[in-house]
Amino acid sequence: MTSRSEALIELDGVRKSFGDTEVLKGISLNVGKGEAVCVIGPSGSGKSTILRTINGLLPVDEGFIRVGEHRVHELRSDREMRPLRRQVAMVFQQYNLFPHRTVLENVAMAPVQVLGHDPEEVRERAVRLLAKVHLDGKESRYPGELSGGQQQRVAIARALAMQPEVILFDEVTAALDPETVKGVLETIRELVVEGMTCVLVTHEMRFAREVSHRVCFTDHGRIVESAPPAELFDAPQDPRTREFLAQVL
Ligand SMILES: Nc1ncnc2c1ncn2[C@@H]1O[C@H](COP(=O)(O)OP(=O)(O)OP(=O)(O)O)[C@@H](O)[C@H]1O
Repeated sequence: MTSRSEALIELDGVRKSFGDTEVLKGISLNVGKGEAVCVIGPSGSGKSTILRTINGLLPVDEGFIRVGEHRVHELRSDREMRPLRRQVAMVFQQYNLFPHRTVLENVAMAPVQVLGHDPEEVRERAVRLLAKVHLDGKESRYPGELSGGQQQRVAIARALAMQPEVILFDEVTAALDPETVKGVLETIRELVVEGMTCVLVTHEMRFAREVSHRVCFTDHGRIVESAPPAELFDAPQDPRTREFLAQVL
């Protein structure tokens, strides 16, 4: 477990309601640099909401959130959020690629347009990243010509092109055909091995067990239990964790 001072991401007492429904009921979570934390739990337990508070997509009602030097809970305007958004990339279930841009353009566009990086340098970076996600040779293709899993790997390369310190993965394999899931999970596993700091919401229990450093089980807006995967899966302490795992394993 990482101490507070070393944590790259820190949430403390985070609360969030939608209307009368309190969806996050005091979330506290630290993620160290280079750590991969999987968030698991029943549908509607607040997993995606936790992710969206970390990169400021969702303002919180109460609590403290820090990513690196950014005190996320205090940021209000888009302008204030911009440096945070450069540090924290997010990959979603829907890959949201631009259909009329090539794979290479999809990866290279934001670093040039948003960060103002040199186009030639970004092009080389994009080629390198596409090779990293095992899509070399697909640079000139359009998203519609790729499988769902390949498109998701383009989305991961696009996130990496922004050179983030943290990547948040929100159920990135949930919409994929089973045969393409493996390649996406393998790509994420390689990033984790290289030391990328990741928070992953996933229903892939085997992946959580094999790849993450720590697993958080959430239920009804609370983190019920947080432990290294071997402990959480083999010896869950809380009856709610045991009940959930009995259903999904
Ligand atoms: N923008 C919103 N407006 C109103 N309610 C919302 C909003 N976003 C999420 N919720 C509600 O908050 C609760 C938690 O949602 P969240 O997406 O975080 O759950 P989850 O654990 O990620 O679920 P799943 O595994 O099904 O994706 C759900 O009851 C959901 O309906």
